[in-house]
Amino acid sequence: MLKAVILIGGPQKGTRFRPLSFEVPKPLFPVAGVPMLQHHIEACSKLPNMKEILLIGFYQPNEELNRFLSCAQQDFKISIRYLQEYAALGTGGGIYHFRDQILSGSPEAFFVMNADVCSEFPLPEMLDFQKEHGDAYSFVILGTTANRKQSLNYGCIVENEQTDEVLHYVEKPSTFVSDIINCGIYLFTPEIFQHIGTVFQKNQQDMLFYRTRLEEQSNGWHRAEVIRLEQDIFTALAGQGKLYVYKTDRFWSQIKSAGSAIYASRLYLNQYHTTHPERLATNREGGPKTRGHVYIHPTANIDPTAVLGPNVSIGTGVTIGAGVRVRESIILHGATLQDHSCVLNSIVGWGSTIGKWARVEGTPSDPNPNDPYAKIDSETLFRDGKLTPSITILGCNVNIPSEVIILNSIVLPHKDLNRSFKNQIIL
Ligand SMILES: Nc1nc2c(ncn2[C@@H]2O[C@H](COP(=O)(O)OP(=O)(O)O[C@H]3O[C@H](CO)[C@@H](O)[C@H](O)[C@@H]3O)[C@@H](O)[C@H]2O)c(=O)[nH]1
Repeated sequence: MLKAVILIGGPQKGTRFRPLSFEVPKPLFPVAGVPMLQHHIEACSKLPNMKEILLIGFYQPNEELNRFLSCAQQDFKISIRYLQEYAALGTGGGIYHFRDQILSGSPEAFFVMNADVCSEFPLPEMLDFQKEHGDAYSFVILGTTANRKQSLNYGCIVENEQTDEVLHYVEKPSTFVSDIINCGIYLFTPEIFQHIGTVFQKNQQDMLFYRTRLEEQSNGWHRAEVIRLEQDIFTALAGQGKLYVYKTDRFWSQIKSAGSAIYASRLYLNQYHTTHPERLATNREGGPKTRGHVYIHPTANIDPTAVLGPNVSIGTGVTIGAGVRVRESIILHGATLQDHSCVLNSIVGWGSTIGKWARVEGTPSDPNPNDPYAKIDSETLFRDGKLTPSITILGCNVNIPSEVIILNSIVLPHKDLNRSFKNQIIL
């Protein structure tokens, strides 16, 4: 029997996703028309022995999350539960805290996945790989190749090329270590908790030993429970014959910034060709013209003269007028694009309105197409004190008047703009 854990983080995480994460927890943001997490859940539910999926995070239980959980349970006919950490316990602390829940029913193995990645999720391949490599107690990390410069933003893995054993693991090194990076998707056996337990006990002892007045005031138990899988566990397990890397050359990307959500949407829309052709819009009589891969929610109302695509996702209840052009964008539910408006490389927030003949445009931050190992750069918003040109984001309920241009800007929710803006954050 198998289980899966998805690490969904909490409200303090996902800051590069603002202002979109103000309205909906980042793991529920729609990517290729469905919540980011649904792609993970779907991949897990395809495994015949998968009994339960646990979401672990430090969000307060909320309406959106509850609604998503009950819909997903019905759709995928599998038990899905949310377990809330009392504080951010790190990527290893959360699973350790809830180890009894994970181990109930005695699964022989379980997957752990970061919520903020998009992937083809080669889970059956990881299971086969685990059977072929090491002993029954070995753990598997999904790895992929990055270019030298970008590898520094990820966990880096040095492997034994013959056996695929992880010899050395460094989280976000400051100088080059390896071009094989950690994809944030793991296959563990219950023995992992012995290793996490050892770190927990060491943390507790350290705390007793080095106790300072400051630490006495803070909650010592909590401090010992904060454990990072990457730095505290993988680094120690490397070279012990316990940790292996399964390398994939299929699509994979992090989803850190809003720009990377558009890129991830493109990757999933491409995959829909084989997995969900019914989700891809086709050029039908009376419907809008589509170019490339486009997702349109059935409740959207779109004028037949509009042209959409490639890589466009249209949410529930969106209204699109005559002559509208949309490309490389995500239009969230309830938005209205009035006649002849144009939206390129942008995310249009829930309930926003774009006036007639207005143009909302951003700059894509796609990986270098000439480098097969390039990943998307989810850098900080500013470089040299200036806003980096990036996709345009309209928060929820923003009104853009007719005939203006909004270029490379981020507009916070509930704004009524009255003119054009370029390279600005509009607060
Ligand atoms: N439940 C819970 N989840 C957490 C916590 N902290 C982070 N997470 C979740 O764990 C995932 C990893 O988040 P980060 O800690 O922000 O790490 P990262 O910068 O994304 O790097 C990780 O992922 C890379 C691949 O995308 C890896 O290359 C890297 O080694 C590392 O695992 C995210 O899905 C995040 O929501 C926590 O305290 N509790």
